[in-house]
Amino acid sequence: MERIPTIDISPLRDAGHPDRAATVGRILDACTGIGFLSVTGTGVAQETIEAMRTVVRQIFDVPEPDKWDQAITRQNYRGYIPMGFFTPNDGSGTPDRYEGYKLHQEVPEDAPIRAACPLYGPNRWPREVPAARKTILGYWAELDAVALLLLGALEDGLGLEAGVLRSAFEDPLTNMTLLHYPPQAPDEDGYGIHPHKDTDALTIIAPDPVGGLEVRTRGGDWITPDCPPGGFVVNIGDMLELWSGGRLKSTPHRVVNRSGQERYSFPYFAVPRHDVVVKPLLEPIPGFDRPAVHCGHWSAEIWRTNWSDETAGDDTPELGTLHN
Ligand SMILES: O=C(O)CCC(=O)C(=O)O
Ligand SMILES: [Fe+2]
Repeated sequence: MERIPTIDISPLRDAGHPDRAATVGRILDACTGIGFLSVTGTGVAQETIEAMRTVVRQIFDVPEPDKWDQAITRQNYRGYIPMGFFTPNDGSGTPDRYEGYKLHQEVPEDAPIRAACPLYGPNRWPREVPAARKTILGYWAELDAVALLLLGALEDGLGLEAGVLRSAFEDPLTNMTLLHYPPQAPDEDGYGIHPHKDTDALTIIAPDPVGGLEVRTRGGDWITPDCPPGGFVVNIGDMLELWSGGRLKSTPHRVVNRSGQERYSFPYFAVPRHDVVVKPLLEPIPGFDRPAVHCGHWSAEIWRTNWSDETAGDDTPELGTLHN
Protein backbone atom coordinates (compact mmCIF):
# COMPACT_ATOMS: atom_id res chain seq x y z
CA MET A 1 0.00 0.00 0.00
CA GLU A 2 1.33 3.45 -0.87
CA ARG A 3 1.75 5.80 2.03
CA ILE A 4 2.13 9.49 2.66
CA PRO A 5 5.53 10.22 4.20
CA THR A 6 6.18 12.63 7.08
CA ILE A 7 9.20 14.82 6.34
CA ASP A 8 11.03 17.12 8.73
CA ILE A 9 11.73 20.20 6.60
CA SER A 10 13.80 22.07 9.22
CA PRO A 11 17.00 21.55 7.15
CA LEU A 12 15.46 23.81 4.47
CA ARG A 13 15.32 26.68 6.97
CA ASP A 14 19.03 26.66 7.62
CA ALA A 15 21.26 27.65 4.68
CA GLY A 16 24.00 25.09 4.16
CA HIS A 17 22.41 22.44 6.39
CA PRO A 18 24.10 19.07 5.72
CA ASP A 19 20.70 17.34 5.35
CA ARG A 20 19.29 19.76 2.81
CA ALA A 21 19.93 17.56 -0.24
CA ALA A 22 18.45 14.48 1.46
CA THR A 23 15.38 16.50 2.52
CA VAL A 24 14.91 17.82 -1.02
CA GLY A 25 15.18 14.24 -2.29
CA ARG A 26 12.46 13.05 0.11
CA ILE A 27 10.14 15.91 -0.84
CA LEU A 28 10.66 15.20 -4.54
CA ASP A 29 9.95 11.49 -4.05
CA ALA A 30 6.69 12.27 -2.26
CA CYS A 31 5.60 14.86 -4.85
CA THR A 32 6.43 12.67 -7.86
CA GLY A 33 4.89 9.64 -6.14
CA ILE A 34 1.67 10.05 -4.21
CA GLY A 35 1.60 13.86 -4.56
CA PHE A 36 1.05 14.35 -0.80
CA LEU A 37 3.35 14.67 2.20
CA SER A 38 3.13 15.63 5.85
CA VAL A 39 5.68 18.17 7.00
CA THR A 40 7.10 18.98 10.42
CA GLY A 41 9.86 21.40 11.41
CA THR A 42 8.19 24.29 9.58
CA GLY A 43 8.79 26.79 12.39
CA VAL A 44 5.03 27.41 12.77
CA ALA A 45 4.09 27.04 16.45
CA GLN A 46 1.35 24.59 17.35
CA GLU A 47 -0.35 27.41 19.33
CA THR A 48 -0.60 29.43 16.11
CA ILE A 49 -2.49 26.57 14.48
CA GLU A 50 -4.73 26.13 17.51
CA ALA A 51 -5.49 29.87 17.58
CA MET A 52 -6.52 29.60 13.93
CA ARG A 53 -8.86 26.68 14.59
CA THR A 54 -10.43 28.67 17.45
CA VAL A 55 -11.23 31.70 15.27
CA VAL A 56 -12.49 29.46 12.48
CA ARG A 57 -14.89 27.82 14.92
CA GLN A 58 -16.02 31.27 16.15
CA ILE A 59 -16.67 32.42 12.57
CA PHE A 60 -19.00 29.48 11.94
CA ASP A 61 -20.68 29.90 15.34
CA VAL A 62 -22.04 33.30 14.19
CA PRO A 63 -25.86 33.15 13.79
CA GLU A 64 -26.96 32.04 10.32
CA PRO A 65 -28.63 35.34 9.19
CA ASP A 66 -25.50 37.32 10.07
CA LYS A 67 -23.33 34.88 8.13
CA TRP A 68 -25.66 35.14 5.11
CA ASP A 69 -25.29 38.96 5.22
CA GLN A 70 -21.62 38.39 4.45
CA ALA A 71 -22.17 35.81 1.71
CA ILE A 72 -20.01 35.44 -1.34
CA THR A 73 -21.35 37.00 -4.57
CA ARG A 74 -20.60 36.58 -8.26
CA GLN A 75 -18.92 39.97 -8.21
CA ASN A 76 -16.86 39.33 -5.11
CA TYR A 77 -15.68 35.80 -4.37
CA ARG A 78 -15.05 36.58 -0.71
CA GLY A 79 -17.05 35.88 2.42
CA TYR A 80 -19.49 33.28 3.65
CA ILE A 81 -20.37 30.18 1.58
CA PRO A 82 -23.58 28.66 3.00
CA MET A 83 -23.94 24.89 3.42
CA GLY A 84 -24.71 23.23 0.06
CA PHE A 85 -24.30 26.54 -1.86
CA PHE A 86 -22.04 25.12 -4.56
CA THR A 87 -22.84 21.81 -6.22
CA PRO A 88 -19.74 20.08 -7.61
CA ASN A 89 -19.07 20.36 -11.37
CA ASP A 90 -19.11 16.57 -11.66
CA GLY A 91 -22.75 16.21 -12.60
CA SER A 92 -23.59 14.19 -9.46
CA GLY A 93 -25.97 16.89 -8.23
CA THR A 94 -25.16 16.11 -4.58
CA PRO A 95 -23.99 19.19 -2.72
CA ASP A 96 -20.99 18.91 -0.45
CA ARG A 97 -21.63 18.93 3.32
CA TYR A 98 -19.63 21.97 4.35
CA GLU A 99 -20.03 25.67 4.96
CA GLY A 100 -17.11 27.90 4.09
CA TYR A 101 -15.64 31.36 4.30
CA LYS A 102 -13.49 32.48 1.39
CA LEU A 103 -10.46 34.72 1.79
CA HIS A 104 -7.89 35.90 -0.71
CA GLN A 105 -4.49 37.53 -0.51
CA GLU A 106 -5.24 40.77 1.35
CA VAL A 107 -4.83 43.75 -1.03
CA PRO A 108 -5.74 47.34 -0.08
CA GLU A 109 -8.60 49.11 -1.82
CA ASP A 110 -6.22 51.53 -3.61
CA ALA A 111 -3.52 49.01 -4.64
CA PRO A 112 -2.34 49.60 -8.25
CA ILE A 113 -2.52 45.86 -9.06
CA ARG A 114 -6.33 46.10 -8.88
CA ALA A 115 -6.31 48.06 -12.15
CA ALA A 116 -4.38 45.22 -13.82
CA CYS A 117 -6.57 42.40 -12.51
CA PRO A 118 -9.99 42.72 -10.88
CA LEU A 119 -9.54 39.53 -8.83
CA TYR A 120 -7.42 41.42 -6.27
CA GLY A 121 -8.91 43.38 -3.40
CA PRO A 122 -9.58 43.58 0.31
CA ASN A 123 -11.21 40.66 2.07
CA ARG A 124 -14.63 40.69 3.67
CA TRP A 125 -13.64 40.10 7.32
CA PRO A 126 -16.29 38.59 9.58
CA ARG A 127 -17.80 41.46 11.58
CA GLU A 128 -18.68 39.34 14.62
CA VAL A 129 -15.17 37.97 15.16
CA PRO A 130 -12.91 41.02 15.23
CA ALA A 131 -9.86 38.96 16.28
CA ALA A 132 -10.07 36.90 13.09
CA ARG A 133 -8.24 39.32 10.80
CA LYS A 134 -5.04 39.54 12.84
CA THR A 135 -4.93 35.81 13.64
CA ILE A 136 -5.57 34.77 10.03
CA LEU A 137 -3.17 37.27 8.45
CA GLY A 138 -0.44 36.23 10.91
CA TYR A 139 -0.97 32.56 10.07
CA TRP A 140 -1.11 33.39 6.37
CA ALA A 141 2.28 35.14 6.48
CA GLU A 142 3.82 32.11 8.18
CA LEU A 143 2.40 29.77 5.55
CA ASP A 144 3.70 32.07 2.78
CA ALA A 145 7.16 31.36 4.19
CA VAL A 146 6.52 27.59 4.35
CA ALA A 147 5.25 27.60 0.74
CA LEU A 148 8.40 29.42 -0.42
CA LEU A 149 10.61 26.87 1.37
CA LEU A 150 8.81 24.03 -0.38
CA LEU A 151 8.91 25.77 -3.76
CA GLY A 152 12.64 26.36 -3.32
CA ALA A 153 13.09 22.65 -2.54
CA LEU A 154 11.11 21.70 -5.65
CA GLU A 155 13.20 24.04 -7.85
CA ASP A 156 16.25 22.30 -6.51
CA GLY A 157 14.85 18.78 -6.79
CA LEU A 158 13.63 19.28 -10.36
CA GLY A 159 16.90 20.92 -11.42
CA LEU A 160 15.20 24.22 -12.25
CA GLU A 161 16.84 27.62 -12.12
CA ALA A 162 16.80 28.92 -8.53
CA GLY A 163 13.86 31.29 -7.99
CA VAL A 164 11.93 30.39 -11.13
CA LEU A 165 8.92 29.10 -9.17
CA ARG A 166 9.26 31.40 -6.15
CA SER A 167 9.32 34.58 -8.25
CA ALA A 168 5.85 33.71 -9.58
CA PHE A 169 4.46 34.24 -6.08
CA GLU A 170 5.09 37.99 -5.77
CA ASP A 171 1.60 39.56 -5.50
CA PRO A 172 0.04 36.10 -5.68
CA LEU A 173 -3.58 35.05 -6.09
CA THR A 174 -3.09 32.80 -3.06
CA ASN A 175 -6.33 32.12 -1.21
CA MET A 176 -7.71 30.28 1.78
CA THR A 177 -11.02 28.61 2.51
CA LEU A 178 -12.19 28.32 6.09
CA LEU A 179 -14.30 25.18 6.33
CA HIS A 180 -16.76 23.64 8.74
CA TYR A 181 -17.97 20.10 8.15
CA PRO A 182 -20.77 18.87 10.40
CA PRO A 183 -20.60 15.18 11.26
CA GLN A 184 -22.16 12.82 8.71
CA ALA A 185 -24.23 9.89 9.87
CA PRO A 186 -22.66 6.51 9.04
CA ASP A 187 -25.41 5.74 6.51
CA GLU A 188 -25.53 9.24 5.00
CA ASP A 189 -24.50 9.44 1.34
CA GLY A 190 -22.36 12.19 -0.05
CA TYR A 191 -19.16 13.86 1.01
CA GLY A 192 -17.86 16.68 3.11
CA ILE A 193 -15.95 17.55 -0.08
CA HIS A 194 -16.37 15.31 -3.13
CA PRO A 195 -13.29 13.73 -4.72
CA HIS A 196 -11.35 16.41 -6.63
CA LYS A 197 -7.89 17.61 -7.52
CA ASP A 198 -6.70 21.02 -6.36
CA THR A 199 -6.28 23.59 -9.13
CA ASP A 200 -3.64 25.68 -7.32
CA ALA A 201 0.15 25.20 -7.25
CA LEU A 202 0.32 23.66 -3.79
CA THR A 203 -1.96 23.34 -0.79
CA ILE A 204 -1.01 23.41 2.88
CA ILE A 205 -3.50 22.16 5.49
CA ALA A 206 -3.30 21.79 9.26
CA PRO A 207 -5.45 18.66 9.54
CA ASP A 208 -8.19 18.62 12.13
CA PRO A 209 -7.35 15.87 14.65
CA VAL A 210 -10.88 14.48 14.13
CA GLY A 211 -9.68 13.15 10.74
CA GLY A 212 -11.68 12.84 7.53
CA LEU A 213 -9.24 13.75 4.73
CA GLU A 214 -8.69 10.83 2.33
CA VAL A 215 -6.24 10.58 -0.57
CA ARG A 216 -6.51 8.32 -3.61
CA THR A 217 -3.49 6.16 -4.35
CA ARG A 218 -2.43 5.24 -7.92
CA GLY A 219 -3.90 1.81 -7.13
CA GLY A 220 -7.30 3.36 -6.38
CA ASP A 221 -7.33 2.87 -2.58
CA TRP A 222 -8.25 5.76 -0.30
CA ILE A 223 -5.74 6.40 2.48
CA THR A 224 -5.55 8.87 5.36
CA PRO A 225 -2.42 10.96 5.86
CA ASP A 226 -0.71 10.58 9.22
CA CYS A 227 0.31 13.98 10.45
CA PRO A 228 1.81 14.67 13.88
CA PRO A 229 0.25 17.47 15.95
CA GLY A 230 1.73 20.79 14.82
CA GLY A 231 2.49 19.39 11.35
CA PHE A 232 0.86 20.13 8.00
CA VAL A 233 -0.38 18.07 5.10
CA VAL A 234 0.93 19.43 1.79
CA ASN A 235 -0.23 18.45 -1.67
CA ILE A 236 0.68 19.27 -5.24
CA GLY A 237 -2.03 20.99 -7.29
CA ASP A 238 -2.63 21.13 -11.04
CA MET A 239 -0.43 24.21 -11.57
CA LEU A 240 2.75 22.56 -10.25
CA GLU A 241 1.86 19.39 -12.14
CA LEU A 242 1.71 21.49 -15.33
CA TRP A 243 4.89 23.49 -14.57
CA SER A 244 6.78 20.23 -13.96
CA GLY A 245 5.60 18.66 -17.23
CA GLY A 246 3.64 16.02 -15.31
CA ARG A 247 6.42 14.96 -12.92
CA LEU A 248 4.81 16.33 -9.77
CA LYS A 249 1.41 14.71 -9.23
CA SER A 250 -1.87 16.45 -8.46
CA THR A 251 -3.72 13.69 -6.63
CA PRO A 252 -7.46 13.26 -6.00
CA HIS A 253 -8.64 13.61 -2.43
CA ARG A 254 -11.92 14.01 -0.54
CA VAL A 255 -13.32 14.67 2.91
CA VAL A 256 -15.83 12.47 4.73
CA ASN A 257 -16.53 13.46 8.32
CA ARG A 258 -17.76 10.37 10.12
CA SER A 259 -16.02 11.33 13.38
CA GLY A 260 -19.26 12.28 15.13
CA GLN A 261 -17.67 15.69 15.82
CA GLU A 262 -17.61 19.06 14.09
CA ARG A 263 -14.60 19.32 11.77
CA TYR A 264 -12.82 22.61 10.98
CA SER A 265 -10.11 23.17 8.41
CA PHE A 266 -8.45 26.11 6.65
CA PRO A 267 -6.50 25.05 3.56
CA TYR A 268 -4.02 27.56 2.14
CA PHE A 269 -3.92 27.45 -1.65
CA ALA A 270 -0.73 28.89 -3.16
CA VAL A 271 -1.54 30.50 -6.54
CA PRO A 272 0.88 32.63 -8.61
CA ARG A 273 0.48 36.28 -9.66
CA HIS A 274 -2.30 37.01 -12.17
CA ASP A 275 -0.03 37.48 -15.20
CA VAL A 276 1.99 34.29 -14.75
CA VAL A 277 1.53 31.80 -17.57
CA VAL A 278 1.99 28.26 -16.29
CA LYS A 279 3.55 25.94 -18.85
CA PRO A 280 6.01 23.08 -18.58
CA LEU A 281 9.48 24.27 -17.53
CA LEU A 282 10.85 20.82 -18.42
CA GLU A 283 10.19 18.51 -21.34
CA PRO A 284 6.81 16.90 -20.46
CA ILE A 285 6.84 13.23 -19.51
CA PRO A 286 5.38 10.86 -22.13
CA GLY A 287 1.60 11.19 -22.35
CA PHE A 288 1.45 14.52 -20.50
CA ASP A 289 -0.03 17.10 -22.84
CA ARG A 290 -1.80 20.10 -21.38
CA PRO A 291 -2.02 23.64 -22.71
CA ALA A 292 -0.36 26.61 -21.03
CA VAL A 293 -2.65 28.48 -18.64
CA HIS A 294 -2.74 32.14 -17.63
CA CYS A 295 -3.22 32.29 -13.84
CA GLY A 296 -5.60 35.27 -13.83
CA HIS A 297 -7.81 33.59 -16.43
CA TRP A 298 -7.63 30.24 -14.66
CA SER A 299 -8.57 31.76 -11.29
CA ALA A 300 -11.42 33.80 -12.79
CA GLU A 301 -12.82 30.66 -14.40
CA ILE A 302 -12.63 28.72 -11.14
CA TRP A 303 -14.58 31.47 -9.36
CA ARG A 304 -17.13 31.84 -12.16
CA THR A 305 -17.88 28.17 -12.74
CA ASN A 306 -18.57 27.52 -9.06
CA TRP A 307 -22.04 28.94 -9.74
CA SER A 308 -24.02 26.00 -11.06
CA ASP A 309 -25.62 27.99 -13.90
CA GLU A 310 -22.19 29.04 -15.20
CA THR A 311 -20.72 26.34 -17.39
CA ALA A 312 -17.18 25.78 -18.58
CA GLY A 313 -16.35 27.12 -22.04
CA ASP A 314 -13.85 25.99 -24.68
CA ASP A 315 -11.18 28.15 -23.10
CA THR A 316 -11.85 27.03 -19.50
CA PRO A 317 -8.79 25.21 -18.14
CA GLU A 318 -9.08 21.98 -16.17
CA LEU A 319 -11.03 22.62 -12.99
CA GLY A 320 -9.98 19.75 -10.74
CA THR A 321 -13.10 17.78 -11.67
CA LEU A 322 -12.70 14.01 -11.75
CA HIS A 323 -14.33 12.30 -14.68
CA ASN A 324 -13.80 8.74 -13.55
O1 LIG B 1 -10.66 20.11 4.60
C1 LIG B 1 -9.77 19.44 4.12
O2 LIG B 1 -9.04 18.73 4.82
C2 LIG B 1 -9.51 19.41 2.63
C3 LIG B 1 -10.22 20.46 1.85
C4 LIG B 1 -9.95 20.38 0.39
O3 LIG B 1 -9.55 19.38 -0.15
C5 LIG B 1 -10.14 21.58 -0.45
O4 LIG B 1 -10.74 22.56 0.04
O5 LIG B 1 -9.68 21.58 -1.60
FE1 LIG C 1 -8.64 19.88 -2.07
